Amino acid sequence: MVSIAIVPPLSPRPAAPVRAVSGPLVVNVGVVGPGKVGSALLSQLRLAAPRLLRDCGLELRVRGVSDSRHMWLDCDDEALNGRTHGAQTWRPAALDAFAAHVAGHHGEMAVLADCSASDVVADWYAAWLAAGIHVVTPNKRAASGSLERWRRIGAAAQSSGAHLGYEGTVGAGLPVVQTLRDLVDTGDELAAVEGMLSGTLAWLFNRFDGSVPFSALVREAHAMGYTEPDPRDDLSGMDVARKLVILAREAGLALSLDDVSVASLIPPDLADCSRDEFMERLGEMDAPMASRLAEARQAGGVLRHVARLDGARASVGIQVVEPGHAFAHARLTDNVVRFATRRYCDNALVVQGPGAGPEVTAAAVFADLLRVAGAMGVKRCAC
Ligand SMILES: NC(=O)c1ccc[n+]([C@@H]2O[C@H](COP(=O)([O-])OP(=O)(O)OC[C@H]3O[C@@H](n4cnc5c(N)ncnc54)[C@H](O)[C@@H]3O)[C@@H](O)[C@H]2O)c1
Ligand SMILES: N[C@@H](CCO)C(=O)O
Repeated sequence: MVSIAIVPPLSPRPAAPVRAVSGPLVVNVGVVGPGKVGSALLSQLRLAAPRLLRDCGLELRVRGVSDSRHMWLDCDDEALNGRTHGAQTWRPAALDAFAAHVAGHHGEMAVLADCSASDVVADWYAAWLAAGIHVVTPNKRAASGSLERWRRIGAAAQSSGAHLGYEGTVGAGLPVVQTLRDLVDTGDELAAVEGMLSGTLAWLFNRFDGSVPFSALVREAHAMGYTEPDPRDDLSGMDVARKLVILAREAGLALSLDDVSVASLIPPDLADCSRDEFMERLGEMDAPMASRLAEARQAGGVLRHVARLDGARASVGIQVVEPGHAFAHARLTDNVVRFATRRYCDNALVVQGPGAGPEVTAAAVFADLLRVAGAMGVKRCAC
């Protein structure tokens, strides 16, 4: 086994300064969670690195990858991507040592990309940001978790000047968070949000016509990387509730998950078992879902999973929409997010497109990383 020097602990320091005029801007990157999104991100980083160095003077250096048990530090990508468990260079995971390793290059930027769905990782954001390490993530836990932790994270970023990017938390690669932020920052006011915020549920209800059992479709969505690590997060509506909380907070509302009325699709018997047991017993959802489909057809409509935020009232659940409704015409994993604001009052501003999948989500994380680099002085225009 290759020995790796023990890295010093994190200490508070300001985010790396804007680069000097000569030489590339070096960004040291650590990827936490080399699952579907994390692996896609590693591939995208590897592919884009030569062009970014050549055209933008940005040098991306992947310094390490950590899952919940192992971390790989400064080895080549084949080993880093987590698929090579026989790699010589792994050591037991420790996120403090991991962050210190990625950030341990004086005067250079460090960015941690959290591609887990873990609260344990989100608990580290405030310390990382306070230490001047930028964080980019599609993990919804921080932005939709306890308000106390969220405020601590914001204060840490404020104090050091480090950035937190979380565009991928809502709508995967779609510009949803940034669109809302731009509206609010330019003086608009959010009146309501209505939409389909789950790629998985959109895909399931687009496909569910009774010819294939609902459980088989859930397994397919899981295999394609659309679902959360535990598909119950999608089917319970909690993943969508998290997205609604993120949007509400972006608009200045101190909303929490407890404030969202969530109608779950999970039979009570399956709510608390292990994920593996749930996947084995998925067939128990088939009969209740077939009944819902029959009811929707009898009413002359189609099933869609809809989220609403109106003032501080937030709700998430399945509903029957008329065949002519815009939500009935969304395709595949399409998310639809309709922002009604003071400016967009006669006709809502709509963001629509694929809302799940490792590639598009990884691209949102990557774009957040590039925005951080842009804020630090990298030229990103095409002129
Ligand atoms: N898949 C999508 O379409 C999509 C879209 C938008 C957002 N997201 C978000 O992206 C994240 C990743 O999704 P995924 O589909 O890649 O899931 P995944 O299950 O494939 O990967 C999760 C990874 O996180 C790692 N992990 C778990 N706990 C950890 C810990 N404590 N420390 C370090 N690593 C840990 C796991 O080992 C795994 O490698 C989730 O937060 C999800 O909500 C996913
Ligand atoms: N599982 C989520 C991923 C995107 O957050 C969805 O299907 O929408």
